[in-house]
Amino acid sequence: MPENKPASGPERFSSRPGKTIGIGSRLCALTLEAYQYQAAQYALLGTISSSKGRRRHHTMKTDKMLKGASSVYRLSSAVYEAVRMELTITHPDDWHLHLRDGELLGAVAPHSAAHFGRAIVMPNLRPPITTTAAAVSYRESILKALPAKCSFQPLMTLYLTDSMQPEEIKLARKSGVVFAVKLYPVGATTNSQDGVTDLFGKCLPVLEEMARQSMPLLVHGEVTDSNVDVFDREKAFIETVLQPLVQRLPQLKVVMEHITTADAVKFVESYEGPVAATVTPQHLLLNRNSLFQGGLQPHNYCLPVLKRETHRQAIVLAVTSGSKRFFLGTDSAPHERRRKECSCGCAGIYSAPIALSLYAKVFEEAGALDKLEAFTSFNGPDFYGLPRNKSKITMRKSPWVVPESFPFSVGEIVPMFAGKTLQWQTFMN
Ligand SMILES: NC(=O)N[C@@H](CC(=O)O)C(=O)O
Repeated sequence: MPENKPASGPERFSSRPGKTIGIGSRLCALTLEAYQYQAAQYALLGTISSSKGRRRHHTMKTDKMLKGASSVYRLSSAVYEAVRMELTITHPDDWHLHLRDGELLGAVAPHSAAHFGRAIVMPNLRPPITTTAAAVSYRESILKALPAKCSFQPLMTLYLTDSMQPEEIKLARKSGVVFAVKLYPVGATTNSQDGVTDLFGKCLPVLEEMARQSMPLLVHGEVTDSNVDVFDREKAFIETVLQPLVQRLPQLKVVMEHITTADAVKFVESYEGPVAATVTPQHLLLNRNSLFQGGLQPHNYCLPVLKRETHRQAIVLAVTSGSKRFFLGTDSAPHERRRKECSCGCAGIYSAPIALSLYAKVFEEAGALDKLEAFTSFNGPDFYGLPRNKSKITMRKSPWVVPESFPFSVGEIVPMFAGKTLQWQTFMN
């Protein structure tokens, strides 16, 4: 490590345009042009060495470090901003993804594969994936839909039904390709007509086997009783299904998928057993006003439906707090445009190509970019008991415009934030 004295002006530094430096495995890598690079490098190294004696530099938070460096060495705001322009993080995974099948699969799989190392693939096809044999065959179709030399790994799931048998869980575990079972209450969402009607009765032996096999239950957490207001269905589900479930089977690993409320945050944070939650970009960035802004907005419609602002804020606070119980799950759910823009449009937001950019935006706005990597790349595999990815990606702050749509052979898919400008872009290392 060089002497940590900064030079007084840019003219003292040699020019190393575009150089990327990585400091510690968890810290940002920085790309800067010419003197900005060197100025920032000296400033950062200075800050690191000042804490070296206390052996704290590995855990220093990048943003704090930059602020410290900025004040000690009087970095100009331009340099400070430039330093913040690029981060290198462990390759993220998507712990909640809808890849569909047929033509749609071919259109969307490359988008997820371009950004994520692995993904938990939801089983709500028609017919649903209810057996290990079907999951194995679906996995093969997914692999065929990927670009050549792509290392993306689909992690398969089974669709829980009242008639599933515990033997299926043993087969699933043995297969090495099925990683979880998804609970859709019947009628809760897209293709949930074959879902569960009797969780504590007919499904109980399967749940007990899952607890024994350490196979996570992924939960679409909404009651389907039409007497319950659509905005209260998650809260009602926690009270009437989730709490009794975790009391009855405290060993069962449960992931509350795509949480939307402060109630879900509280449940996940306060329960001591193996409970976690995935969080989508839309529930971090949008509230229910987005459904009606300037007219009905079908491309902001998903289930569970967007909630009021106070809930969004509670979720942002939870994920940016550094809690290990929350991790990335896009719930990217493509539907062909005509199935969204019609008199009875489908629920589902397509976010795969922009999700990482959106998560970075959320963490940046919360001043918590140093917590982004755990959310995108550590908490998920740790909860599932899988190794973290070894490869890295780089996220660079450089404005880009989200395409208006992604055409494919039988139509087009409109992504979330179509036509909008986003700040962060992802690059594979
Ligand atoms: N999120 C959605 O609104 N839709 C998902 C199903 C789901 O996860 O609810 C879909 O498959 O379209």
